[in-house]
Amino acid sequence: MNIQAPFGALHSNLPTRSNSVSCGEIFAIESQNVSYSVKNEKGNLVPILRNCCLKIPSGQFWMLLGPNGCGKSTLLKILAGLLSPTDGFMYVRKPRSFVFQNPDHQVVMPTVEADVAFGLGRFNLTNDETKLRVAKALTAVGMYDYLQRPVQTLSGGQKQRVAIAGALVEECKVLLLDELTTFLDESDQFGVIKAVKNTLSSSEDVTALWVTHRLEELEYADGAVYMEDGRVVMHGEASAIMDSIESRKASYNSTINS
Ligand SMILES: Nc1ncnc2c1ncn2[C@@H]1O[C@H](COP(=O)(O)OP(=O)(O)OP(=O)(O)O)[C@@H](O)[C@H]1O
Repeated sequence: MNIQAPFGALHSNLPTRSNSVSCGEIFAIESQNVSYSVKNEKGNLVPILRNCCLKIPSGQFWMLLGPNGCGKSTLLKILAGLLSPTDGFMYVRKPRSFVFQNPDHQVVMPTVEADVAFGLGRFNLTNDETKLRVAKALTAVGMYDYLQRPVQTLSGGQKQRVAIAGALVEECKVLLLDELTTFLDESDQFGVIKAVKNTLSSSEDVTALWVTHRLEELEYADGAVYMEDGRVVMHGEASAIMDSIESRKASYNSTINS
């Protein structure tokens, strides 16, 4: 069983600041003792993340899960560069893209084609190059047939797939995906997961980290990170993490919404 918990052993294997960029050729995402605190109304520091360590191999699909409020989204935002850690070190291969839980925060243009092409404005591409990149990204998420569709006619899951295409079109190497399936029905839920899997198998060396509190999604992942109370308590092969969570399921089920 390939599972690492607690993290004493992992700490000693992590690269130092000076060599982690070269290790980043193998591990697309690493964090070493990342902590994050916020000030409460009395001005006291309240810890949200405590010494979080993880390593995610390049080209794999990993999930980050744990009970509500354990710090998953905060850790993902730190890896995305949207928040700065209070302490610790991290490396994330670039370019990286963050896809939000609510696609309406990300899908902004009137048609699918215009929306996916939106981020390409700054790349100085020809029309043909733009069309080619948009077609490739939409094909990867299974949405090419929707090229001319007005975005307001799409389902939640279809909008999520368009949002993922919007990230892919910029040829990102790391996709950070925050609870994309929370508001989706079952068929949209698995449609979006399959779109991410297909993206990874059809793109060269793209790594995805997917935040979820839905245990059943783990069967689609290569690996998983499990958090509790601001700490990474296990990480390793998805099947091993699944077995370990199953064995503590009673306490897990009592703390998550699903
Ligand atoms: N800016 C902030 N100020 C105060 N508390 C915060 C702040 N950001 C996050 N928190 C708290 O930190 C904890 C972790 O939040 P986070 O959203 O990362 O958890 P999560 O595991 O993603 O939860 P969920 O599964 O419910 O989305 C929560 O208790 C949250 O209320």
